Amino acid sequence: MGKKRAYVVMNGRQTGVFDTWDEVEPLVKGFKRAKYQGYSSRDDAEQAWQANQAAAPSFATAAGAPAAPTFASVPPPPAFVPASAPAFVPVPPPPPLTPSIRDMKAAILQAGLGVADLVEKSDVVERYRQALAAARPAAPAFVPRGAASSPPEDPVAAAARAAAVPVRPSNPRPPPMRGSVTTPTRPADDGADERHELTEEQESVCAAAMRGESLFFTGNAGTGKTTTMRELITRLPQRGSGKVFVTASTGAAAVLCRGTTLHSFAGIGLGKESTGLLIKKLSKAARKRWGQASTLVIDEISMIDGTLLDKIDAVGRAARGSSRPFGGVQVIVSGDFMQLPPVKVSRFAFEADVWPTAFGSNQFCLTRVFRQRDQSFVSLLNELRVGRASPATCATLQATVARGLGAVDGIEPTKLFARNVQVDAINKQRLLELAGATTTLRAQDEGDVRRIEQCSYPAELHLRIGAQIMLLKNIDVEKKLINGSRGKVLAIQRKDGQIDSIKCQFKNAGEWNVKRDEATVEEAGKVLASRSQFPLRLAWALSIHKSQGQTIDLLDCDLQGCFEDGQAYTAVSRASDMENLVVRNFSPRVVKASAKCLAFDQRLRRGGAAPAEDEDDVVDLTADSAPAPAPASGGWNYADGRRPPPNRAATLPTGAPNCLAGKVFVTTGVLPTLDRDQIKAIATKHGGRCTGAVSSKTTHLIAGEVLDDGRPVAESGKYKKAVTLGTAIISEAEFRAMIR
Ligand SMILES: Nc1ncnc2c1ncn2[C@@H]1O[C@H](COP(=O)(O)OP(=O)(O)OP(=O)(O)O)[C@@H](O)[C@H]1O
Repeated sequence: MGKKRAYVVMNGRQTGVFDTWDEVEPLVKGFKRAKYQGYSSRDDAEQAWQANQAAAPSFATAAGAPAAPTFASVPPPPAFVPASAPAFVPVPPPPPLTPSIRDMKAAILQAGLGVADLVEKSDVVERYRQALAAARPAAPAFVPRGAASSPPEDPVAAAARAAAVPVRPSNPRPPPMRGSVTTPTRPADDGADERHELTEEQESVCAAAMRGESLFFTGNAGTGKTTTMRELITRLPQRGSGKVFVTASTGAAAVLCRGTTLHSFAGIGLGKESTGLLIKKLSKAARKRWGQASTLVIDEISMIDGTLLDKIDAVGRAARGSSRPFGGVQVIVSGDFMQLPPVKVSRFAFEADVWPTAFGSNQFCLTRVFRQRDQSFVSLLNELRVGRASPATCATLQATVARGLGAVDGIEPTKLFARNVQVDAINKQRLLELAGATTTLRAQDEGDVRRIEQCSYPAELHLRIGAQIMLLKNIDVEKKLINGSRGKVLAIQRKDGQIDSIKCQFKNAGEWNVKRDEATVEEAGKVLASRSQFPLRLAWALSIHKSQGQTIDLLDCDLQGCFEDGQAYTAVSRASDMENLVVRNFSPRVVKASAKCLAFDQRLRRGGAAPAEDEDDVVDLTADSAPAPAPASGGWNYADGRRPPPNRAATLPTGAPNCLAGKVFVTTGVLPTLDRDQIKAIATKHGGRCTGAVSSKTTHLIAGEVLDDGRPVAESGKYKKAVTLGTAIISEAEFRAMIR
């Protein structure tokens, strides 16, 4: 049997996807009817988990809590089918199913409901009926003519089958989408369509860009990176020295900055081939683009893989016949590595070979946070940013659940979830709660349709009057009708027997008739595929990935299942104030930060210098940070030349390579600055080990003062076992002291 690289725990003390058996063992060992499975890759495990989640979508309420049992009916058929769409006929309702209790149990387990729920037969039956009801809306109410005569599939099986199809990550590397090199705009809610007077530090970024320098600028969430980028893109053409190409990592991000994808600009397709082959296959059109480019802007650089960046550098050099980085094109990159990482990262962009030569001496940090005005909220976010949650932060965020957020102008708070299946389930459930018929609007795809799968326009859009929606394209920037604008459906309007437009009421932008739009996938100037669809999506809920870059005025986020570094930080930092924020399922466990990115971030903030022996690693860059001495040499630019003071929040100590040889650590409780991943990384780096459960082999238990839920650490099972076995119980400070 191959080595297991990831595990899914469907029933255990905690459920979800885990990377090591060490993590899984304490969750399932001794847990009655534990259910878990090992997989050879994290991707497989994620897919299995999502399939497991998808099988029971409607058991979560809008608030993410278990719903009261309801038997949702099959949604009524669409009142209208556009003539331009294929003709459809209704499917007769599925015949009543009479499964055995065993079948029902299997279906329920498959739906991830947990055996603990199966108390008695009647409960099993009710749960099965719920699973059935939940799955029914997922099955199309209409199928293409000709297919209608085939017997309908068991909806639960259909849901399971659908869930078994590999689920694409929510921020996959997309096919290139059509883009234009124009002033970017952002969703209406974030106020990014307003032009602001730039601060001194934002101006200093623009000034360097206008001098023709390549540069990287970063900053915490909400410090105005996109605002600055937008401004400098309007200014750059004034240099008049060539074309400015605006790109982003994904199709969605490209839409946000009204650019194109980096892949599309560079002419490298998906960029999977070797550098040599990419150069060989480079089209004439791509060579021409490279030749014309004076400036290449890359937004959300944190989502670009370092290996890909090196390939693009090599392609640029080859296309332009120059050995300078990117063939001598000025490259301006921006992003925050502490937010969501690329889907599959072999190296981060800052680890690319080209990074130090291209940007090493010209890196800027925006330090003033605009999105949140309340400094205590900014400080709380700074903790999450570095992967930390103090007991005070836990208490503050957990207390938000008691808060009820109401609708404003008829638009409800946006709910954020870690996974698409949760988002889809909520949107589907809320749609079905509205009275009236569902209208199904099918996309009209042409060309190589596989390539259009990543298009943000949905293949099928189900609407009812009153549905909460989000606009997926910029219609009128002046009127604030732009990508991300939220509103609700007022009417579905027909002309000559076809659906002509969807009349929507948008928040802050009034009523608008939204018409069909066409998205295309191009390569080398050739349209490979196109999708015609109304540029709308249901928007009671959004995924955290899709929320990146947005400001959300009324935010209700559920952090259950947050699995990625920076995910919790990205979610919570969308809010502009604490009063309009609800955070569900918060625990320090969901707060993760990549140790590599953290080290990079902190190194840069120190001006590239190694940490002083007595200096901690993490610095606090809030606006109210006290000025500190300027760095001796360049590398990190602050408008006023200061560098921030250290925040004694977290350090990753370094000692002799084998100073922890033979030591086996286990952690329990909330540690002051380090999390278990960091302890593990530190232990491994110094010849020791870190495991998930206390055993006779454990040499040290590193204990915080309290558990995630606030109970004293002495109540933890690990603590009690360590006491029984006589294992040394130490604090984080004592652990640090062992590393010399
Ligand atoms: N100079 C400024 N003056 C006033 N408001 C500003 C300024 N710069 C940015 N803002 C506002 O701050 C908010 C956040 O800006 P922006 O979205 O550009 O931040 P960001 O750093 O890109 O955030 P994220 O990393 O979360 O995407 C927006 O509402 C924007 O309008």
